[in-house]
Amino acid sequence: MVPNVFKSDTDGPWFNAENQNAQDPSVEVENREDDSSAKKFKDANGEESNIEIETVEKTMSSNAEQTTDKVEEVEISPIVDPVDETKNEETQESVPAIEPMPETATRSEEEDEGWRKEISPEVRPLWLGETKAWDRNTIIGFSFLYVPHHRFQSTKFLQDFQDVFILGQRIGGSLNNQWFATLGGATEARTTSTSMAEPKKIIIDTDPGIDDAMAIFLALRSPEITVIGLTTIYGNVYTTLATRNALHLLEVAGRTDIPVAEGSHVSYMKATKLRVADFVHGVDGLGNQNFPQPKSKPIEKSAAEYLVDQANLYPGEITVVALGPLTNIALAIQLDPTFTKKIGQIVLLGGAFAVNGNVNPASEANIFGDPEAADIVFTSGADVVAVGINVTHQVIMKDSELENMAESEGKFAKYLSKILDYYFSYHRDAYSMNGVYLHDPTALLAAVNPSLMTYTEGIVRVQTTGITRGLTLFFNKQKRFNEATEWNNKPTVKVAVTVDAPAVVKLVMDRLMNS
Ligand SMILES: O=c1[nH]c(=O)c2ncn([C@@H]3O[C@H](CO)[C@@H](O)[C@H]3O)c2[nH]1
Repeated sequence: MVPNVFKSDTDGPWFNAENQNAQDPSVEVENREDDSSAKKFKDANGEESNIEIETVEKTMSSNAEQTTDKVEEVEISPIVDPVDETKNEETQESVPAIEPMPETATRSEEEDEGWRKEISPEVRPLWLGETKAWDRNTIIGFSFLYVPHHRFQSTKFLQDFQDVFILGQRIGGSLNNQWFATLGGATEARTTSTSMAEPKKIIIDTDPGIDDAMAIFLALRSPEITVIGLTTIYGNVYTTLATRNALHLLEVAGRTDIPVAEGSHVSYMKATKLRVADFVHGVDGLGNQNFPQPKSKPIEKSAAEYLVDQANLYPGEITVVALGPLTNIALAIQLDPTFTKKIGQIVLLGGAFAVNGNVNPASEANIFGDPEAADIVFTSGADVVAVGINVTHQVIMKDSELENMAESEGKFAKYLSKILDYYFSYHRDAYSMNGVYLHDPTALLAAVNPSLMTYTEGIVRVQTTGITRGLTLFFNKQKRFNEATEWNNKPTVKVAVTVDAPAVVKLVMDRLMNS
C-alpha cells in the first residue's frame, strides 16, 4: 500500500476572501449568517428529527440455518408448492420444483382485485402499483409481499433471490429451494438478488470538476453499473456551471439519453455564500478549455425530487455516488424521510478520517461545502459508505500516465488529457507533486467494485461550527461513555480505510484508454 501523503492546504491560493465570499450569480436568496445557520441546524437535527425504526428481536429459522435478525411482527411461513415437488440433491428433502420464470407476466382485473383484498392494509401502498404487466425487476419489488399466497405461484420467481427485506430488516428469503416470508406492517421493501447479474443502477451527484469528468466517463465505461442519471451541485464550481458541464460531458460521451437534474444553488441552511474550488479545476471547471455550450437541457425536476422519485421507482436498487457537497442528498431526505430506506446505498466522496483536510487542517472540501447536510446524511440511517481523502490521497495518477493518456486513441482519454493539465499544475503548486489525486474516480470505483477497499464501521458526526467546521469525527463504538454524547444511538456508516491503489489506477487507466 502506498503510504498516505498529506500536506496542509491552509495557505493555498484558494483560501482567500474572494473565494470565501463568492456567490452563485444565479442565486437571489437572502443570505444568512453562519452562526444562525448553525443554531437552526441544531434544532433541525435534534433527537426528534432522527428516524428511528422500532424493532423487536426475533429469531428466524429455516431447515438449513438459523439467523438472528431484528424484525417487526415476525411470523415465518415456510411455503412449499403442494403440486410440483422434487428432492433436494443434498438434503433429500422435498422441495418445490422450479419452473423457469417467464420474462413477463400479466394478471387479470379479477386476480388483481382478489390479491388486493388479501393483502394487509399496511402493505397495500407498495403492492398496489398500477402495474398490470411486469418484468423480473418489478416482480421482485412486489413479490415478497405475496409469498405466502399460493395463487401467486411464488416459486416461479423466488428462485432468483435469496433475501427479502422490509425497512432494511430481513423478513424472509429462499433456502435450499424452499422459501419463506412474513407479512409484517411493512410499507417499503428492499430486495437483494444473488443470481441476477444485472448492472447496479447508479445516480452520480456531481460538481464537474476535472476529476468528476474522469469519474463520469469511468462510470460510462463500467459494465458493472448503469448510470441512470446525473444530479448536479456546487463545489468545484457553482451549480449552474456544474449543470452545464454535466450536460456537456454527456454530449461528449454521446449519452444525452441520461437525464441531468439540477441541484441546489444554496446550502442546506440556505446560505448563499458558497465556496467553490475553481482554483483546482479552472474557472469553467474543466481546465479552462472554452468548450461550447451544451445543446441539451436539464430535466424539470430538482435533483432532490429526482432522487426521491428514482428511489421510489426502484426501492433498494439505486446507489447514489455523491462526488460533491451533500446538499442534494440531505434535501432528498428532508423531502421524503423514507428516502434513507428506499435508496440502496450512498457512496460518498467526503471526509478526512484521522488525517488533515484539504481545505484547512480540519476539513475536506466536500464536507466543508455543506457540513450541516453532511451531518444529516451521516446520521440518517441510510446505507452510507464514505470514501475520504485518507484513502483518495493514496491513489495517484502520475505524469507518465497523463502522457500515455494524451497518446491514446481512446475518446475519453484524449479529452481528459487536455483538461487534466490544469489539475496537474494545481497539484504541482499545492502539493509539490508530479501527479494528481484520483478522488472522484476512486469513490466511483467503491460503488463499482467495493472489494478494492477495506472498510471500518462506526458513527460519523460532522462539526458545524468554529475553526473545525467540516471536521468528520469517527466513533468506533469501542467504549461505553459515562455520559450521554452527541454520538449516542446514531446509526453507523462504513468508512473506507485502505485501498488497493495500484489496482484502482490500473482500472481507471484501462477503462479510459480503451474508450
Ligand atoms: O477545495 C479543494 N481543495 C483541494 O485542494 C482539492 N483537491 C481536490 N478537490 C476537490 O474536492 C474533492 C476532494 O476533496 C474532489 O471532488 C476534488 O475535485 C479539492 N478541493
